[in-house]
Order: sequence, then C-alpha cells, then structure tokens
Amino acid sequence: MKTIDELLSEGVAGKRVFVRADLNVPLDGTTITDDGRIRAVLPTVKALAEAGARVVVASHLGRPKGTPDPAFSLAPAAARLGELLGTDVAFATDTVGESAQAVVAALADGQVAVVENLRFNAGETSKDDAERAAFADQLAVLADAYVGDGFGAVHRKHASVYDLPAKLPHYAGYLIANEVAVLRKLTDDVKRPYVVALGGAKVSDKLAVIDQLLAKADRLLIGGGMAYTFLKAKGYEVGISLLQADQIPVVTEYMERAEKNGVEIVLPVDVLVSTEFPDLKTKAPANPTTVAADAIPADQEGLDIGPETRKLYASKLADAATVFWNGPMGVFEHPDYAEGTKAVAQALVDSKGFTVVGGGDSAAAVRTLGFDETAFGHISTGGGASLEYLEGKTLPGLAALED
Ligand SMILES: Nc1ncnc2c1ncn2[C@@H]1O[C@H](COP(=O)(O)OP(=O)(O)O)[C@@H](O)[C@H]1O
Ligand SMILES: O=C(OP(=O)(O)O)[C@H](O)COP(=O)(O)O
Repeated sequence: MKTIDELLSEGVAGKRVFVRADLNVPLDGTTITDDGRIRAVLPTVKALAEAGARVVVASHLGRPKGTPDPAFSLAPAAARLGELLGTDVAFATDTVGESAQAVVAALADGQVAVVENLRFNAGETSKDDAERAAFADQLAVLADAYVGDGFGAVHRKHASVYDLPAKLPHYAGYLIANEVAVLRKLTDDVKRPYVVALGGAKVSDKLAVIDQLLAKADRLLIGGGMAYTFLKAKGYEVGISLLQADQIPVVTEYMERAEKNGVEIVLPVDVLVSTEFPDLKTKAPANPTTVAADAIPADQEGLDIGPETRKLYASKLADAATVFWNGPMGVFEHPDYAEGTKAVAQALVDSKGFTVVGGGDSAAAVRTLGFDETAFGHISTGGGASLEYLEGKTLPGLAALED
C-alpha cells in the first residue's frame, strides 16, 4: 500500500487530491456535538495543503436515501474543518457535476474544498457495480490523485471507497495507516484474556461480526441495542426494545457455540426501561424504571443496562489483558441513560490491559461524558470498520488502496 508520504515525495503542488474522509459526526441540528472525526483527518489535509495540493475532501454523513436531504448536509462539517485548519474552506453544494467542478477549479494551490454528502447520490452506495462505477467516474474528474483516509467507512463497498481509487493513483492517508497499525496488535498474538464489549444501535451489522469473534475472544459483553435480540433468543419478553427478530436463530446458534467452545457471552441482568424514547433535544427527565432482564414489560423499551449489569460488566473487564469496545451500552446522549456507557468506559480506564474503543458514537460518548482520551490505549474512528478488521476480513476500502 502506498502512503501519502510517497505522494508528497512525488510532489503535489498544483495537483488536485481527493481525500475520502469520514466526517460522519454526530449533529444536534446543525451543531456538531463531537468533532473527533474531523480532527482525525487534519494531519492528512494539512500535509497536502501545506505541500501546495488543491485538496478536495469528500465524505458521507448519516444515511440519507441517495438523494439530497438538508438534515444530512456536510456544510457544518466543512465549516468546522475550516475553523480547525484556520483557513477558509470552500463548500460545493453538489457532490459532483458542473457546480462541484467549478468550486474545485477555483481552488488555488494549498486551498481546501469540501463537496456535499456523497450519499446524496444513489450511485455511492449502490449494489450495482455499473451504477457505482458511473458515480466514481463523476468523482474522478474532480481529482488527479486519491487519498483514502475515511477509516470509519473502509468496510463499505461504496463508490468513493472502493471504485474511485481504482481510477486514480491512490494512497493511504495518515489516519488509515495509524488505525491499521494499532488494530494489527489485536489480530497478531493478542494478549489474553481478550474481552470484547458490544453495544450500540447498528444491530444487524454488528451481530454478523460475532460469528468470527467467537473464535478469537475469550469473553463477549453484550449491551446497548444489541442485547435485546439475545434476551429474546433466551425466551425473554423484550417489549418494544430494539430487536433484530430475523437474527434470533443466528444468535441462538452463537450462544450454543460459545458454550461449546468455552467463550463466555455475558448478557444484561437488569435494564432501564421506559414507555418512550427520551427527548435528546430538551433532555427532559425520562424517569426510567429498573427491571430484571427477564421482566421487561410488553409496552416498554430497554434503553440502558441497569446498575447490577454495570457492576457485572466492570468485574468482567477487570482481569482483561486486551479489551475492544464498540457501541454505547445505552442511549448515552440522554443523562438518564448514560450510566451504563460511563461504567464500561470507567472499567476500561481502570484496566491494566490494552484498551481500544471503536466507533463514531462510542468515541463521541467517551469524550462527551468527560473521559480523558489518553486514559485509553486507542480510540478508533471506526466501529463497524474496526470490528470487521478484527474479524480478519478483507475490507473493500483497504484492498482498494493496495498497489
Ligand atoms: N438500548 C438502546 N436502544 C436504542 N438505541 C441505543 C440503545 N443503546 C444504545 N443506543 C444508541 O446506539 C447509538 C450508537 O450506535 P452505533 O452507531 O452502533 O455505535 P458506534 O457509532 O459507536 O459504532 C447511540 O446513538 C445510542 O443512543
Ligand atoms: O459511523 C460510522 O460507523 P460506526 O457507527 O460503525 O463507527 C461510519 O461513518 C460508517 O457509517 P455507516 O455505518 O452508515 O456506513
């Protein structure tokens, strides 16, 4: 894999360099609540701009449906990138086409532009190879070289991640190089006990990785929205909690295999429930109740792990030599449902082992809940990406950067 250093040594002054970043930051309206992913790509953007490149930054944000949706505009991220760089950053309100080309053509050497959300275009995420390739062709006219630095999206076979690099000289940026170097420590000769904690809301994606993790980890702690498919598979009522009903047989097989192979799967013993999802804008008191995991009322939703589970998970993390954690334990964005995530974060801080936190929201949770980033071994910008890397899979966005 060629790195950005090789591109810099080849000389980039006057060249248009496309940087595929992951600027998928959490937003409250148009306010960025955690800018970690923007900071993470700064070394790459700065190095290119300082060397005189005309830098074209592109990213997805959220999951719009292949058509423009102002709620998912990258404009706030472009503005924040400009603040962090201390320079004006141009913003193209289209991702491709004449107006985007005009914004790029107006860049002087060393200037930076951000183009609008890649996922406003159906070709970006299409499963149809030709449709993706056609969109990649439209992106390719914006640049002379490609730098892949959106680690959080390297597990996606998307046009800007997978198809575009094949059309341009391509290089890995500093963030991707660093993420891979650190995560490699969790695949080559991992120190045991190796404990993986999984939570969050992207349940279907992340249930799939357990298949491989069962052969690698010693213990799996399941929280967040992930937990309810397991509890349901055990025959418990989960009310209106997040549930991946079609995955119940899969999860049942995971639990059987874990038992057979001596891998511990630890599930919540109690949860915080409510009849409604909390208001994340007003943060009005949610007044949840704590119930045993096998006593969730039919009209209620599990929104955090309970106090006994917090203690249990802390004890299950205490002896770990290696910890990988992806996915908040609850709806941490509301203070009434943040304690589970705080407890797991604190257990990692207290751990003597090597600890890695991965995922846009998990990393944001750690920072917004007031933890010191340096108290963790590594905070990865990718959740699904790092999990799939740990599975040992070939990731489309990394394979595409190979020579
Ligand atoms: N029990 C739950 N029910 C619904 N959503 C949850 C629950 N627990 C956590 N979440 C939500 O999961 C989201 C993060 O999930 P995900 O995107 O999978 O994590 P990451 O970005 O760290 O990979 C958060 O916004 C959080 O509110
Ligand atoms: O937030 C992301 O992933 P993560 O929640 O697994 O960290 C990435 O930006 C990928 O987004 P996607 O899961 O919508 O493809």
